[in-house]
Amino acid sequence: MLKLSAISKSPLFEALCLSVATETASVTFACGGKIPMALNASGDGSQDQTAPKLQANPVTLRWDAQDGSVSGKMTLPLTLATEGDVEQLIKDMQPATFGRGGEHVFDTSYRRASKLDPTQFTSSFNPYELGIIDTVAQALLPSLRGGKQVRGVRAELYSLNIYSGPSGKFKSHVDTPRSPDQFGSLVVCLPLDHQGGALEVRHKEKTVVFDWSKAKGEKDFVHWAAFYSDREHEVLAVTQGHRLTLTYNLYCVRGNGQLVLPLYKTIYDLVNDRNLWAEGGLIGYNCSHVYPHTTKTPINFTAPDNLKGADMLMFEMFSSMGLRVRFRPAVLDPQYRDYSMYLDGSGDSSTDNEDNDDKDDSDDDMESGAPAKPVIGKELGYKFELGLGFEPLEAMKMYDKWSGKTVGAKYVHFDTDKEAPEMHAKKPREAAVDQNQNQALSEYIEFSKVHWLNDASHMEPQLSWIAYGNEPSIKLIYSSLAMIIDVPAGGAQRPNNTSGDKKTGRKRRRYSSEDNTGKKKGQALE
Ligand SMILES: O=C(O)CCC(=O)C(=O)O
Ligand SMILES: [Fe+2]
Repeated sequence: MLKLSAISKSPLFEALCLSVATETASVTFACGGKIPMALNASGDGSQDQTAPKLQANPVTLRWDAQDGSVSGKMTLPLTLATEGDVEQLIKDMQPATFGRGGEHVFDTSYRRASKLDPTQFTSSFNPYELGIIDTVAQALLPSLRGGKQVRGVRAELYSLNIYSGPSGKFKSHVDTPRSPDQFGSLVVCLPLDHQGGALEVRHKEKTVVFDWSKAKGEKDFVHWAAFYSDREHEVLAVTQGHRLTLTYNLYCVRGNGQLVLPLYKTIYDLVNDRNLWAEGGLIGYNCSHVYPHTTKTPINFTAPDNLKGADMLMFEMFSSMGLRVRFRPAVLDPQYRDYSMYLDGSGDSSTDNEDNDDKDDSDDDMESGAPAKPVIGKELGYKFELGLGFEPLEAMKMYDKWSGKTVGAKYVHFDTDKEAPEMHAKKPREAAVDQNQNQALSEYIEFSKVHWLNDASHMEPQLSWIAYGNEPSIKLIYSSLAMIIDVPAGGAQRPNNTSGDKKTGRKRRRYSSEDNTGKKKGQALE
């Protein structure tokens, strides 16, 4: 290992220091956008055909009077006939306070605004529908695919506010977090004309300004801004009109909120059970949707990006617990049995023993016509199409090679599946002697050692050949797309489990089609 000083003096290290100093200071701390209203500029209710697809519908507000009775309703943007509704709304609102020294303070020199609490109004506006929350999540809470947790955002409506001209404002402040998970604030400005009232958000030397005052003749928009709530921010004076906003508290949630699913809890409890996984093991899940996982085409299966529904959910849940997920084709019925009659030896299928351990599962089996066993292939995107004259024995050898159990003619034996990568890691020099063999070791997953969660529901053709009989017929063997989840010894939450397995040097990758291929995110699995 290099000495500490040598590392810190290396050009690469210095380059990184420079990047940290410059780039991390300018990363996003606030983001925003505007979404056109579905009404056209004249406000006559007809759809604007030239407008971009993402449009906001008119926003309807309903609210209570101060005595709690239902008071008013208004739809934005306003028309000439409804302009007066704003005055009624303001009458029904309370003066907005702010927190100072742990108390709610009313001081118009600091904050001049009106408010309603969420219990006092409803609005038809939904920031999720318009993709605002997704954008906020990407900009303010980025999650790396290889990271341990995928994070999501939950937005909770906090207040309806009006800042009115000529002096509505909110001086520089930071927002009080409601809980440790709160990381940000979202302000949505509804389409109501005003001048001034820019929101300024500051981080170090940088200020981001969101000015939503409307230029003459400009279309109506819903504007929004989100920022880390511990960044200093300020609403400058509104000089004219009314600045009407919805504010939301933004909370960070794990796995896009899937934490609340009962399924998540069950999986969590299972993979964190130390006793159950004292020695580690494998969980198998057969995907419930159809994918072209056996085909090499321009639309290659690009797991995990194109997983559907429950499959993505399962992938995200296991991954969010830091577990490695591998995608493999599983052939449930390899049909060795069909060949037994052609082979030397008994060919007696009564020797079928589901508990066969690996020791029995060698060349002898093949030659004695031992019964078929399900196989897990080591590669996706690979289809066998074999012609006439295909030898049964070849099929068996092919399966063994395809699963990684053999390399060429050579069989690889070991007691447990999980032993394989460890052997590879513990003995790098020996591994290098026969790299092919070790490659096979790390790729081979014995079907019977996997704890399967479900049966296969969808299969794709994996192997086809022309069989001899009275007449030649096409035989087809199908495979299911399986996720194989590695649970390390001691369960998912084992200490030292977050960045890699120190003992074996195994990196904890979140997904792969094969081990040790170094493939990157989004790359087609072949
Ligand atoms: O209305 C805005 O732009 C910001 C409001 C604000 O800072 C708050 O309500 O805490
Ligand atoms: Fe604020």
